[in-house]
Amino acid sequence: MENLVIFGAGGHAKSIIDIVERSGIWRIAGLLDGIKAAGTRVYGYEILGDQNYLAQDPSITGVIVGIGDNWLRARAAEAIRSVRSDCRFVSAVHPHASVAKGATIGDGSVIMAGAVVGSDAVVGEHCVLYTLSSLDHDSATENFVSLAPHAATGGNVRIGSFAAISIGARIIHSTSIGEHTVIGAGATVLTDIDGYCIAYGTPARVIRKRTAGERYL
Ligand SMILES: CC(=O)SCCNC(=O)CCNC(=O)[C@H](O)C(C)(C)COP(=O)(O)OP(=O)(O)OC[C@H]1O[C@@H](n2cnc3c(N)ncnc32)[C@H](O)[C@@H]1OP(=O)(O)O
Repeated sequence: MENLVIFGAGGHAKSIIDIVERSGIWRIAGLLDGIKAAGTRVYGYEILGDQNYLAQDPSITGVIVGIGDNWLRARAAEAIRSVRSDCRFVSAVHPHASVAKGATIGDGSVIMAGAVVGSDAVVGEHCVLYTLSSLDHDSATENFVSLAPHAATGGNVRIGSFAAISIGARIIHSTSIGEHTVIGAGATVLTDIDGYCIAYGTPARVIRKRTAGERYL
């Protein structure tokens, strides 16, 4: 079994530890974190240091970024890549997720328990499909997208990079969500939503613009 590390040591990283352990494909060598001190343990796994630790341990061949915020996840992936360009970003799919025929999951993406990826759907790189979320047939996300718990799309939906579909939001079939847009909790999206917006409500309306990297969690 090859060694991987998870970057992050919070709640999202704990969920990823659970998925990697259940999948039995990779051995978790430890965690990396830029904030919590080296030596701290989470579920018995030691924080080995920050991303610079990778330079001194060639036995680690895989990384998953365990940070929930889409923008911060991208910054961490960039920092890791600058230290070890040969390290592989690994995807993790919970054994109780469902990935249909023809669907693809990008490197570094995490698919949690009960999540459904429909037929011929495309999940980009470093995305997160949280518990019981669903990306239905022929839909596609770009990179660094998240579907929070119970978020769901109809078929043929397009979701731009860094967009966050919040908890319980619904997006009807054949619509598009622009890059860096946040669809608020419980929203029902019936029309295309532009990039760089916060939209919520039923039906969802654009409430205001947002900038790349603005906190939403
Ligand atoms: C495993 C996990 O934890 S995954 C993460 C799960 N978490 C989520 O999905 C969080 C999603 N976050 C949201 O939906 C947030 O409400 C956001 C990002 C949309 C907030 O957007 P903001 O513009 O910053 O809203 P803000 O908090 O300032 O609230 C402004 C007003 O909008 C209302 N509002 C905020 N979000 C919503 C919403 N989703 N639906 C309806 N009204 C809302 C607020 O109640 C507030 O109303 P008020 O002015 O009458 O008091």
